[in-house]
Amino acid sequence: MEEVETFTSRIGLNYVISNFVSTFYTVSILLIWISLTYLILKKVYAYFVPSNWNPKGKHVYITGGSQGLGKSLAIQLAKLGADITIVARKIEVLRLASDEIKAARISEKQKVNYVVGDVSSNESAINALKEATRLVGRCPEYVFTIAGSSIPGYLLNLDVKQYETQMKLNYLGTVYTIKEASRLMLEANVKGKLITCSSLAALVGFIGYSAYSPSKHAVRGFSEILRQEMLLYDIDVHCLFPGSILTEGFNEENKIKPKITLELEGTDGMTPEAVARESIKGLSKGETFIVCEPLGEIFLACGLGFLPCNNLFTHAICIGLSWIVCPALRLYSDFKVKQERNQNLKQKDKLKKN
Ligand SMILES: NC(=O)C1=CN([C@@H]2O[C@H](COP(=O)(O)OP(=O)(O)OC[C@H]3O[C@@H](n4cnc5c(N)ncnc54)[C@H](OP(=O)(O)O)[C@@H]3O)[C@@H](O)[C@H]2O)C=CC1
Ligand SMILES: CCCCCCCCCCCCCCCC(=O)[C@@H](N)CO
Repeated sequence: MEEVETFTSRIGLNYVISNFVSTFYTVSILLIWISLTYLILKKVYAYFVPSNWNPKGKHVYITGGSQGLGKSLAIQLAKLGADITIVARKIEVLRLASDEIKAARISEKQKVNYVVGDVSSNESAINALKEATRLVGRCPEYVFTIAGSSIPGYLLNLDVKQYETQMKLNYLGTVYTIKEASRLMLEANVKGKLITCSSLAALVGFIGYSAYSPSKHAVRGFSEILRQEMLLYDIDVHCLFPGSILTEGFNEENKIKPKITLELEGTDGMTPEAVARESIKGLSKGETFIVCEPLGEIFLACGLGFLPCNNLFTHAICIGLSWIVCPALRLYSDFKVKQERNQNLKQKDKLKKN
């Protein structure tokens, strides 16, 4: 009797195992088949519907174009044949940058101009766009809002004014320019592009960025909604998410960065030229949210909400990787913070004893 029972339960187990194996194979083959079909359809689509990215002859307007990422974008877009207008506050730096941009042109006919303006003021942002339109003779067709800055520090050490400054430049500065630029585009019936600049620090938050990250989160949220609203007028919206970029701005923020923030982020990063190149690549592929490095792909994969992903394969792989990478980074950064806390406690104890 016992033997019969083990025999039947074994058959039952075998049945379950073989059923599981065949279901696994069926699902895998189905997934491979769906992926291949997707890839082929994507290629066919790209063949018949060419990308509408062609900066040649376009009026490209770049806030923060006098140095760092903004300047690199300006130079690379000038190499692609665009007319360029850059905006910033310091006239001397603008002048030097515009010489560099002029040198990168492929034709003498390309117009390169600079406008002095503070984009964190609505009035100044509107005037800068008006001036750019006057100088080139038509409104900008591709608008990049790159001007931004970062004030790292702990909540208890930062002044509330610094929270306001960050929001005013990084977020409101973006809104002022984008609002006026899209109004001008509509008026002139231009089907242009709006490109905003967020940061990887808007996809993951870590110690020391409580003033900066939220302002870049706001840019992300704004761009996400803008993408859908601008479908009404055939204007494309893109948002850049760079990691650390080796720029003047980065050097400045590193001087005041808390020790752990500095340690977690590191002092290394991509060159502005490389970030500009990757951004232009993303734009030419029509990506909505653009990241420039593998770690960015992982952070973006789990932060997309219902936005379209750039590549189904990379997305799937990165979602998988994020299960390991994200908790590991959180545990590691929490560990670093707790280590610092314990050190601070020890120091306090020592002081008390003395
Ligand atoms: N560097 C990094 O690690 C990262 C940077 N980013 C973002 O990328 C963008 C570019 O950064 P980066 O190249 O490092 O910046 P930089 O500080 O090197 O350059 C900033 C540019 O913006 C201009 N600018 C600053 N404030 C204003 C203002 N109020 N009105 C008009 N122009 C202004 C500056 O000129 P001027 O001072 O003369 O006005 C300059 O041209 C920023 O939005 C930044 O937040 C994102 C991720 C990482
Ligand atoms: C909970 C997870 C913690 C993990 C910490 C380590 C992750 C390293 C990736 C750092 C990416 C941030 C780059 C953005 C920098 C930036 O925008 C400023 N430099 C502004 O100029």
